[in-house]
Amino acid sequence: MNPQLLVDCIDVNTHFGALHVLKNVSLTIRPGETVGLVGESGSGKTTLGRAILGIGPVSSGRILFNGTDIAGCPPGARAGEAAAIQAVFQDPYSSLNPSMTIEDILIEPVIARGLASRVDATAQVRKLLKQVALPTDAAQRYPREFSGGQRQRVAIARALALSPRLIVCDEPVSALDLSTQARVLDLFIEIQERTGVAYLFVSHDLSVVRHISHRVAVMRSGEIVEFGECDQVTARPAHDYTRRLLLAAPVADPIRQAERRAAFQALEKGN
Ligand SMILES: Nc1ncnc2c1ncn2[C@@H]1O[C@H](COP(=O)(O)OP(=O)(O)OP(=O)(O)O)[C@@H](O)[C@H]1O
Repeated sequence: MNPQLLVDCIDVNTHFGALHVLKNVSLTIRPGETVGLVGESGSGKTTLGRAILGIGPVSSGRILFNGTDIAGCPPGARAGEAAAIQAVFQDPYSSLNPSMTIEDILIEPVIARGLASRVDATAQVRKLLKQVALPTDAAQRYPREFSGGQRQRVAIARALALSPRLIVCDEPVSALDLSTQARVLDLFIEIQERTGVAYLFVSHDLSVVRHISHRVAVMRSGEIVEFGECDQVTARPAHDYTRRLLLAAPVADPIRQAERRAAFQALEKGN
C-alpha cells in the first residue's frame, strides 16, 4: 500500500452479463487532488465512479481507500472514513427530493448515519449553506424555488455534510449554462482549497476537466489509455485517442468554447 494515496484502483474489472465494461482499470487519487476522468460516451466513466462509490458492481480487482479494500462493498457496509465517499451527479433537478426542504435534504445523510442529533445537524445547515454561497434563508425553501446552478450548490452542500475525503463528481456541470458552469467549477476548487477534499471528476468535456484537474485519466472502451499530469496529457498527449478527443472538443462546438473562455476570463477578473 502507498500511504500517499487516498484511492488506489488496481486491475478493476466490471462485467454486465456478457459485456466487459471495465478492463483492468488502475487509477490512483491522492489526498486533496482532482483527477479528471474523460472519454467518449459509453467508455465506462460512470461505471468506474459507481464502483468507487459502492453502488456499482466490481467483478474482480481491488479498490483501496486509505489502504482498505472497499471493492464490491456497499456504502452502508463501509467502515470509518470510507463511509464518507460522496457523490454529486449531473442532474440537479432529479437528484434532490422535491418534497423536502433544503434543510431536510442537508441533514438527512447525517441523521441517517446516526452521526448527530437533529438539533446539532440543523445547526450545521447554516455553515453548509455558507460554504456553497447560498443565503441562510434557503434552508426553509424547496428545490423547485432554485435555479439549476443553485440546486447544484445544494447537492454539493449535501455531499459536504459528511465531511468526505473524496467526492465522485459525475458530469456535475454538464446540465448548467456556461457562466453557471464556470461559477460552480470555481466553487469546487474553492471548497477543495478550504477542506482538502479530493475529487474524481468525470466529464466528457475536456475544457471543463482541464480547468479543474491536477491529473487526467483518459478512458476508451473500458481501458485507461493515458493517465498523467493535466498539462502533460492536454498539451502533449501520448495517445492518439487523447489527441482525437482534444481535437474534437473545440471543433465540435466553437461557439461554446468561445463563450466558456469569456466566462472563465470574467471569473478570473473577479466578476
Ligand atoms: N447497469 C447496467 N447494465 C448493463 N449495462 C450497463 C449498465 N451500466 C452501464 N452499462 C453499459 O456499460 C457501458 C459503459 O457505460 P457508462 O455509463 O459507464 O459509460 P460513460 O463513459 O459514463 O458514458 P456517458 O458519458 O454517456 O455517461 C455502456 O455500454 C453501458 O450501456
